[in-house]
Amino acid sequence: MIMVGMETRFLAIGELTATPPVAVVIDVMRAFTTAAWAFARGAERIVLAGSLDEALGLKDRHPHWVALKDGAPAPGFDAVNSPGRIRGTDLAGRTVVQKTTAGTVGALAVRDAGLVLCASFVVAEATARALHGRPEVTFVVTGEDGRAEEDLACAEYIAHRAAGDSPDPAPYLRRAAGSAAAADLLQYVRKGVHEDDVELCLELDRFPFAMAAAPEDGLMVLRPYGEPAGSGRS
Ligand SMILES: O=C(O)[C@H](CS(=O)(=O)O)OP(=O)(O)O
Ligand SMILES: [Mg+2]
Repeated sequence: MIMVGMETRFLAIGELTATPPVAVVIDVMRAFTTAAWAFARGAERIVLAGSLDEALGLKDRHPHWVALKDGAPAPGFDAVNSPGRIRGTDLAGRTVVQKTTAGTVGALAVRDAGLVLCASFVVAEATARALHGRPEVTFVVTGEDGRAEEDLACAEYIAHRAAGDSPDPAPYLRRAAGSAAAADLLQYVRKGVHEDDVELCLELDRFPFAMAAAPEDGLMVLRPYGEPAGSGRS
């Protein structure tokens, strides 16, 4: 898709063949909604782990870090990939380790890109703002081999906002609300679910910051990015 002054691609993780200059990794339900809530609750940084063993190894070496995975609560992990559950957790100053099925895998797949933003609806506007003026943006649609309707809808909405359009967000949010992921969460097919998860994943621009991941000391580390001064996160 070519928008005014911006070439955009929408790719599944498996379709990535080259390292893009700018990547926006989308996971609405639930990795990057959960991550945004972790920052809102005070987390300093989120280490994106490549495997459950890596996450557990990091936790072992850093017992004060908070290890989080998707699915049901599991031995060795402190938290699950649920915005509704993370919302009630004080993470002030903490390092979180996150490992999920789709979102964290997508971010690690573009770890060498010049800029890696991780996004969902709750940080849509801040993400679009961070993309202004970028000539080429690759959206990594992490869910369901690139076909997850909630991730596609969010990617397309952010792409329009980044290009300077002002689309009505309602149809995009409706698509996400009607997605298979939303149905699975509402019916507790997925594990580690809080009853408010879907609603929290559909809150447009809940937070003023974007989130950028970059390599640090051999780890892929996610941090708030481009937050307006003095906006406060907790
Ligand atoms: O926690 C989630 O909702 C999913 C888990 S799964 O795809 O349903 O197994 O992980 P995410 O990486 O946040 O899409
Ligand atoms: Mg997902």
